[in-house]
Amino acid sequence: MAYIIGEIGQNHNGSVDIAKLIVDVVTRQVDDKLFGTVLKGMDAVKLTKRDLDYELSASQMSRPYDSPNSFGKTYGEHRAFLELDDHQHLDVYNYAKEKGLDFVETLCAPSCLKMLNLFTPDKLKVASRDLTNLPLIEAMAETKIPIILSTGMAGEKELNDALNVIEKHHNDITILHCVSQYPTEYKNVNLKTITYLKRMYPNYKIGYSDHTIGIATPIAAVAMGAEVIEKHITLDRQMKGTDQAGSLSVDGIYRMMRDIRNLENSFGEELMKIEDSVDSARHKLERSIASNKDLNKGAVLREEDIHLLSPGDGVKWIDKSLIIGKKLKNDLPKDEIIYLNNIE
Ligand SMILES: CC(=O)N[C@H](C=O)[C@@H](O)[C@H](O)[C@H](O)COP(=O)(O)O
Ligand SMILES: C=C(OP(=O)(O)O)C(=O)O
Repeated sequence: MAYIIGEIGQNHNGSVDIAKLIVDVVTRQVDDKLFGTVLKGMDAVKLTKRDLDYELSASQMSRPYDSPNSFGKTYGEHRAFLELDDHQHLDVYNYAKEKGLDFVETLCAPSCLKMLNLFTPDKLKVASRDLTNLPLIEAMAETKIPIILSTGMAGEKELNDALNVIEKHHNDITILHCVSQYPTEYKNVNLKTITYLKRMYPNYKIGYSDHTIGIATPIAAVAMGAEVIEKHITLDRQMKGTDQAGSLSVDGIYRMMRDIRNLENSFGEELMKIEDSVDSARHKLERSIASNKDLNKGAVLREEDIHLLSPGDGVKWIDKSLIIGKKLKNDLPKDEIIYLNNIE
């Protein structure tokens, strides 16, 4: 089954309580209402840790940020408002663990690694923007914690440079195809990169970090073999915040998880087989050899005497030699199935 990461990112709006409420939403049971089964929900939640001293140029930090989604007068103030401290990350980590979820952490600076003295995330994430940040990647790889890389702004050269750094320390690597356009237009998604990455990097797990609005592309990505999916999640799409409107809330998470898990259940095997589940349809609908006229006891059956009718529990056309040339044991009216026990 694909490993599905619910990306809280900055949708907590600076509040641990909101982050925990998002965790609650992620852990809601996914019932398939049609078949009454309980499906496996999301596997993990993810937070992002930044070090604002290592974040932006001084002029970017002090530039006015007057968007409706801004939480500060300057971009620096906005970023500071959205930053949870190490102990708050620990708090959300503990809460997610209590709820049975894995916890993934994007680290945006080498200094953020000091948080790992408090807890050990199940996986570390290198955001697309940091795929070329080789010192950060090296520091993350040295921890030996499994690494997920996103490729949203990079080509193969950048990806290979990053992989070379991690491979010096370990090989537990997942590569996520990603397009860093927020939200991503469908014509730019290029899901076929997933199959390309699977062919080019057979030793690594390949997944998809989705920034479209909606659930079609992550579901299709699983159909194309993505083993990890990351998708932004929110408490409420109407909330203030740059990523809220494009994230999934309760209903979207339910529909995406239901469809992904049902899709996975329907993959089956690379062969052609007749499932037991079609027995009743075969019995009712398939065709068997039947009389096409009233036939008398003792009649020797000819091809002109038969045709095909349902149900399908009699003799198939391919086996007509079992019937043709044989004598009827009893009278048989028109349009009745000729079973083997009707012939001598
Ligand atoms: C590359 C990266 O970090 N991307 C993140 C994850 O996808 C996004 O959440 C951005 O942080 C967000 O869209 C920024 O919005 P604003 O600048 O309004 O806070
Ligand atoms: C920005 C992030 O991810 P991606 O590059 O996959 O969008 C992140 O993990 O913080």
